Amino acid sequence: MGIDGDAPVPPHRRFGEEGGRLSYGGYLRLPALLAQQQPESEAPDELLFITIHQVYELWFKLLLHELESAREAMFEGELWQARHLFRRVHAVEKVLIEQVDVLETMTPQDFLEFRAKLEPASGFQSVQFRELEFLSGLKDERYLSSFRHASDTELARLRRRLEEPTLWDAYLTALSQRGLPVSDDEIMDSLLAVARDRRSYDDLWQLAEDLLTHDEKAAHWRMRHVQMVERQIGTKSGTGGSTGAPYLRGRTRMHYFPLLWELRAWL
Ligand code: HEM
Ligand SMILES: N[C@@H](CC(=O)c1ccccc1NC=O)C(=O)O
Repeated sequence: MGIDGDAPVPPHRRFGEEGGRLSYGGYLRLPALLAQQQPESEAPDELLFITIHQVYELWFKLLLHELESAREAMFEGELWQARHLFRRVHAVEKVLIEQVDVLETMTPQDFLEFRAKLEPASGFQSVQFRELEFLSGLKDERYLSSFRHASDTELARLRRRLEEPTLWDAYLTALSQRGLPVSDDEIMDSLLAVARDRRSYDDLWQLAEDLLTHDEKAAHWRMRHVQMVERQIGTKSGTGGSTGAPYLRGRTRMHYFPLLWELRAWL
């Protein structure tokens, strides 16, 4: 019988199971996905800790995918497509920031029940996080040494990100396709020309604003993260071997696109 009590629906017409090939859990690989939460302790909050990090990594994967496409669109001069993708990127980044609230429901006492088991693991070792930074323009090859634990495939991915063009490189290409010079000496004048003549360059201006929002949201996440860290471990050093909050505070001053911030002073 169909769910509404009518005549049974032929198997090949059942929504979501056309031809009987797909099911919800099969399509989404849920048995494999839901088998990946394996706490190292009996502490009740470790499931939350693992879940939240796994969710972050899934979103990081999507962000890398969308940002690669946005970079491609900028290289091809399809600025409307890049802007469309940045809207999605920003929406995901908003979720990443707000998700900190969920982990902050854990008390420091409850975290301490399993923290020692985590050492020397740390978010410091997130390959995808560092890939996002490299792709966005914050390339720092010194971080490669913190990935000694990483697989050859992961290391190759990071090295590739260090070599390949950044979002900023793609934006510069979009500027030069419109006849604007992009050498180190001329770039600020070109950015100012875009800002001052929106009738001619509004698409380039809006795209620069999208890049700036991406930068701002990343900085916002770093702020939320370090506040959460101070709340959880105070002045203790990190499981990854850094000074902890002081190291992370230093990172909150980083910018992906420093010239877009500097531009404000010249307007
Ligand atoms: C109880 C919650 C958390 C604490 C106490 C914490 C603590 C820390 C500390 C101390 C560091 C510095 C590296 C070290 O020495 O360990 C760090 C780095 C990092 N954490 Fe967390 N973290 C927490 C949650 C998270 C979450 C949910 C994520 C999401 C993926 C995350 C991602 C990162 C990343 C990407 C870094 C490297 C940052 C950089 O190098 O700029 N952390 N964390
Ligand atoms: N670095 C954290 C531990 C931690 O938060 C963590 C440990 C393993 C995997 C991911 C983590 N998340 C962020 O650093 C600490 O020092 O307490």
